Amino acid sequence: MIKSLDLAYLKHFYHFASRYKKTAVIGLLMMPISVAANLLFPWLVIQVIDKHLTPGKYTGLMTLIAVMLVVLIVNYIADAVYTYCLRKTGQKAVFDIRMALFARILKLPRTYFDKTPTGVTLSRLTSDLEAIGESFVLGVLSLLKDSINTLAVLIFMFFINWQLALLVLLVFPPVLMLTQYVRNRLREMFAITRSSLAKGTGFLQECLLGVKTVQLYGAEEEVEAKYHGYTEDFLRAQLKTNKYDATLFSVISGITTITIGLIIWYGSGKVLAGAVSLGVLIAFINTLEKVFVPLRDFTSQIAAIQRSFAAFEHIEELFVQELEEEGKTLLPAESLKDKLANFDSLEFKNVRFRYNNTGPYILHDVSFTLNKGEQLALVGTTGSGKSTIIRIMNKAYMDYEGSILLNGIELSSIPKASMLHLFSLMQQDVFLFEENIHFNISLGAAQISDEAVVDAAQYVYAHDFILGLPGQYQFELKKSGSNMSAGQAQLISFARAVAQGGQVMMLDEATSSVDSITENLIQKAIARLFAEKTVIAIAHRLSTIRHSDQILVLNQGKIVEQGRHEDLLAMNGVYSSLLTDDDNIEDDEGALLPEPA
Ligand SMILES: Nc1ncnc2c1ncn2[C@@H]1O[C@H](COP(=O)(O)OP(=O)(O)OP(=O)(O)O)[C@@H](O)[C@H]1O
Repeated sequence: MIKSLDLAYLKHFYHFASRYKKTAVIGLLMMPISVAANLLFPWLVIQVIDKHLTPGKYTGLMTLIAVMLVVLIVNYIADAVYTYCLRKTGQKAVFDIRMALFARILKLPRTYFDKTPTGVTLSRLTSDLEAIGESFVLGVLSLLKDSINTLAVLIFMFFINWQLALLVLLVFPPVLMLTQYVRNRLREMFAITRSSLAKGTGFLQECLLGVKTVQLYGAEEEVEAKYHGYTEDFLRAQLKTNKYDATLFSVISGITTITIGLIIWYGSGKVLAGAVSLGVLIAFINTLEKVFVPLRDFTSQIAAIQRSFAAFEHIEELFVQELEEEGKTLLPAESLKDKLANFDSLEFKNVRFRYNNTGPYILHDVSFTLNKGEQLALVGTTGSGKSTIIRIMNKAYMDYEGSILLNGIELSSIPKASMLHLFSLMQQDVFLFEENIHFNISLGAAQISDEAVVDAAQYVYAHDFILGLPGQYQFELKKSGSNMSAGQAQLISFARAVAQGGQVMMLDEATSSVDSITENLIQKAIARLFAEKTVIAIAHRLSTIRHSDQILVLNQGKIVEQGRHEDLLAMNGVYSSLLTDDDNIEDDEGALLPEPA
């Protein structure tokens, strides 16, 4: 039986396929033509054998044979149009599902990506959708056509000889019971194969991304053993699937052959007794193929459909994932347009935050204010919550406690799209796309002109090194920017943040060390930003933060000290201990803040 969940999947698929109703209807209209041709042919066989294959009765034989030829051709054409139109509908529907799914994935909250391995999401868009395209669309098409044809042929059989038709029907119950049993087993196996495949793909993706680390630490064998585990689960489930499939196939083939034997034995007796004409018996044997071949194929069609239901289940899981801003009470964007046209202030009031409902609090009662034109620096040991503050400000995570006011409006009630223009973020982890430098700075945004791209690069002192590259701004980056040095990558990421044109620059300074020339450029660019813009910066270098209007010192998610560089030094507390750990801080403007473990 089809489960109610399966029906829900079918409904969802229908929702996408119904956009191509016209093509589907043309395909479906071919069905009665194909069925009629399928029945007409054996009837013509009877006419030829019983009425024209007797010496002296040749008149009309050639006409009949010509009609048979036409019927055959019509049958093939109808079948071809049916398959083409319905496949096209299916393929277009799968294309739309793929796009809808991708658009949805792009809007999923960070928490989804935190807990879901990339490979799992990837396999939803690839192998699961492929299973729907291949198994479901083709499986359903064949099943639909074969069922209707089988039914029509059975009726036809009853019409020409009900005793022989009854004999054929005897075979149906055991075949159906067997099919039902195997169908359930197959479904379990397909669920296992799909989930082990997704896990394996997830692991594989991670390994390939981290292959350099694996090689560097000689961890190949451990990684291989782990992958072996995932692949073995997949293989085991596949082998079981094969076993059920093959058994079913051969049992049904056996039953079919026996039935054909029975029909020949019983039917020929009837022919000899004159109760059945020879034409009817030959047509019957000829038509039996049309019942038993689909009956045998039902099982593999059902197996294909089962496979696709396991894939539907996975895809449905993605469709029901809550989107980033779903279920949140947001103010209408129109009402915020004027209030958020320019940045005035950002105020944190006793903000508490944790990444998930059961995890520990990462921020505790964090309070501070950033006004237009000010520079705020966040310092603290690694893991103290600095990046978390920036992520919350960007609405990458939304469920904070306490209050965050942007221009006096509660951040949680502001739609993300209404505030994105105010902030530009330079991320700690530089991500470069496999595109040219121009794209990597503008990210393809239409409102960022070519001049703006060059201006941004000049602003962060990246222009000169870009001019030195072959093709300059058209220079193509390799995967993850592997043909850029760490410093160049940072400069591009910096230019990207400036090009976005936000009024508040958020700077999550990278800790990776770069050559001293690039380092100087980065520092000069940061100093320029500090002098000219509203900035909130996580900085690891003394020179970057010493002129900030306000420095927040974080320790385990709490602000333990707050003030200007000189005031904090005078306190002789955590801030100065962070600094005094580093030699010559007073003399060395570029000294690194220590990063205690
Ligand atoms: N997505 C996440 N899910 C759960 N915990 C997280 C997540 N991201 C960060 N954390 C935890 O939150 C804490 C603060 O992390 P955060 O990245 O804000 O630190 P940080 O001060 O910016 O550190 P660093 O200077 O090393 O970048 C850490 O204990 C970290 O393990």
